[in-house]
Amino acid sequence: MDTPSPLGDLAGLAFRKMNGLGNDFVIIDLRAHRGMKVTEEAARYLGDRAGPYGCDQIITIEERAGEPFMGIWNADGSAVGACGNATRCVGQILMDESGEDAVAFMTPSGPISAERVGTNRVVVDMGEPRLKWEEIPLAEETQDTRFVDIKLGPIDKPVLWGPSAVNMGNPHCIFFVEDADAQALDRFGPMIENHPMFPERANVSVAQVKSKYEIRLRVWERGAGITQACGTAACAALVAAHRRRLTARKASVVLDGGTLAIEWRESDNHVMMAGPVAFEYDGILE
Ligand SMILES: N[C@H](CCC[C@H](N)C(=O)O)C(=O)O
Repeated sequence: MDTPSPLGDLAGLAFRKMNGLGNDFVIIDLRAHRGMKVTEEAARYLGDRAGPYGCDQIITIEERAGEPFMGIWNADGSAVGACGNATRCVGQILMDESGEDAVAFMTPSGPISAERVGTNRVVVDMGEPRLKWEEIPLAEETQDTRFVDIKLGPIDKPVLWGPSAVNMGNPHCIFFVEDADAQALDRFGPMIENHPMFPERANVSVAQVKSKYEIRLRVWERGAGITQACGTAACAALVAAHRRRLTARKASVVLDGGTLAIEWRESDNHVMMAGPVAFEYDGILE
């Protein structure tokens, strides 16, 4: 008897592979397939780079209450609240469909609006940062989330400590360092991702402030590991850097895969993120 496909009822559906600065996604449009679900098993299978697909996140476009809704799963199968680079890709898909240059849709962490700002370039309003310890969330009451006291054993203590914490619809822990490229992020990234201080785990970044208008950033993503880019981490790093008076409210964030333009708008406290989107290919899930 054939073993059932890990894709379950997703088998046979069309998908689109896209990326934002190399942070890549399998995007499945479920609007005509109501009731179909991405299981943890299906997400892990689609995220597995040793398998036929491979991506950092699995994204769905669904319809909820008559509005487009974007679902997000990490390659480890965990469902999460926000994904900046994928939000630009979904925005582009919806704007190409409507022929409009702006679109709004819902995500697990709240409403998002996107606008075309050039060929294959989209700006997204990522909403307001959440900065209280219980919004990150942190396991202990922390008066000032600009400096989080992460308790590590002496042997495990990485070179860095006293990180900032910001939630952009997902939890981020940002270490400010002299040289972002000199950090053993692959070693301490998973330690911090899974540290008891973060009851919902965390995305872990090392940020090097090059000037008031530029941050070099590398990211160990919760549930995905080191990625080429992470849009929500870029937003979180800019917010954290400005809170520490290290940068202006608007800066370029230079990731391994390229640069995002981030602005933490003073007028409405929203964080804007502008960057490219890239189409890779269309396929059928088998
Ligand atoms: N790559 C995504 C972040 C995915 C977040 C996910 N790793 C999480 O667990 O929050 C981005 O561009 O924002």
